Amino acid sequence: MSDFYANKIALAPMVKGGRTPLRLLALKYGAELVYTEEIVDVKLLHSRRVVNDILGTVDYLNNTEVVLRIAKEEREKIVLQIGTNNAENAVGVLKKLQGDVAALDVNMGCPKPFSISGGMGAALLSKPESVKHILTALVANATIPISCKIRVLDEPSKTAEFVKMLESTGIQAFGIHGRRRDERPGDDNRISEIKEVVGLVKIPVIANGNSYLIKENADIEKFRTDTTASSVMIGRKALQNPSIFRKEGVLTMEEEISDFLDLACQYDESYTQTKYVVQRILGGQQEFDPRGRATVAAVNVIEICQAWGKEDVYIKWRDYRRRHSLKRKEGPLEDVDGIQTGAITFPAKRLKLKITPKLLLNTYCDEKYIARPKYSTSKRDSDHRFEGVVEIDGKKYSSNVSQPNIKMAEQVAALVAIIGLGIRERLPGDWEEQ
Ligand SMILES: Cc1cc2nc3c(=O)[nH]c(=O)nc-3n(C[C@H](O)[C@H](O)[C@H](O)COP(=O)(O)O)c2cc1C
Repeated sequence: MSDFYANKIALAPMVKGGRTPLRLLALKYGAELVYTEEIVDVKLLHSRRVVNDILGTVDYLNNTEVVLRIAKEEREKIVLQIGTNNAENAVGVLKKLQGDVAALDVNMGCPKPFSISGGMGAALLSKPESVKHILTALVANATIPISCKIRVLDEPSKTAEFVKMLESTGIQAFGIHGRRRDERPGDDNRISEIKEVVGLVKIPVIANGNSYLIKENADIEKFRTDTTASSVMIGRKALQNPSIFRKEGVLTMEEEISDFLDLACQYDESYTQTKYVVQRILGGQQEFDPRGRATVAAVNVIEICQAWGKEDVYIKWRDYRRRHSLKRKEGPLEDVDGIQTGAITFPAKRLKLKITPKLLLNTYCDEKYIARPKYSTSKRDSDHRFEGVVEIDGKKYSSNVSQPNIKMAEQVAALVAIIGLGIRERLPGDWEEQ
């Protein structure tokens, strides 16, 4: 646990950027730790934890909004960054999430009005007592490493005092951005002040703030050497050029966007978040490249994918999700008096599709050299609706949802058989859409 933050290259926390697809992309390219975007404590406290077995993720949801989605592959590398000004809330988040993330970090560097007015982010730099209280409480309750991310203070002596206080709380490491609270990206990063801090503490320091000078992977190592920090974290450069983490060299914009879209589709990222990252990678090409213009004009993820020739990837994952969520809704079949039965419905518009369940079953039987299915239907006296049973290879299947006519009763029975035979994925993608 003590080496968790040592000697690492990290993706810095970035609101909108640091979500599942970009984190996974950064790891694929060589980042060793990935910070989430800052998430405010109460948002996580109000969220609902859901194990998403379709995507292979653990999700924290507020209604349908995905507050945080953690993929299996990042489980050991993900640092949850929270915005907080309150020890009780921070510990509440820790207790709720520490089984799902690798480490927890407190944002003490954000200068945005939203953070400052809420007493969070960089506002904490002028409240050392409050910081001490929050971090001590976190460390006391943690089974995972705790860290925080700060900026240099207005005088090096104040920074020195502050980081010694940080170390005394028992945290494992801290990140430090070499710009003061009122300085902006155009101002120089104070490398010498970061270096001074490194000499003052024993815990790993994660240097930050040099994206404007990082043009290739070797510049990351130079930043580490210049600051003498154990680790470094990269923000803006990794958003514009995620492959900056690749030791073998950066990739082209097309390759990065293509790799990003693969992950955005796989992890069902929302339209706004997907577009945001693609636009950051595009940078100045948004207006000049026709695919950039198409991305800007896109109104949903499929249109963004179309712009980059990735429509097939979008459709593949969309159909995968549909199939599996339908499967889950349908549940397992039950044996009722020797008939495999499920609560399966069958919207009439599916009859218009080229491949119906009956057709697929016939093909299946022909391939297996078994007799084609036998259907029997009966009309219920109570409501004049129909129930169908299909027999294949000595086994019977039926739905316990009645149908308005014989045709539909047969089709729905065939669908139950398809589910029972485990050949559901042979129904075409457009079938699931209906
Ligand atoms: C779009 C964007 C969002 C950011 N969001 C966060 C955040 O959620 N938490 C945080 O501590 N810093 C945030 N930052 C600051 C970065 O983590 C980093 O400290 C800053 O960009 C300087 O590092 P760089 O030069 O490598 O970009 C954000 C920066 C950008 C550009």
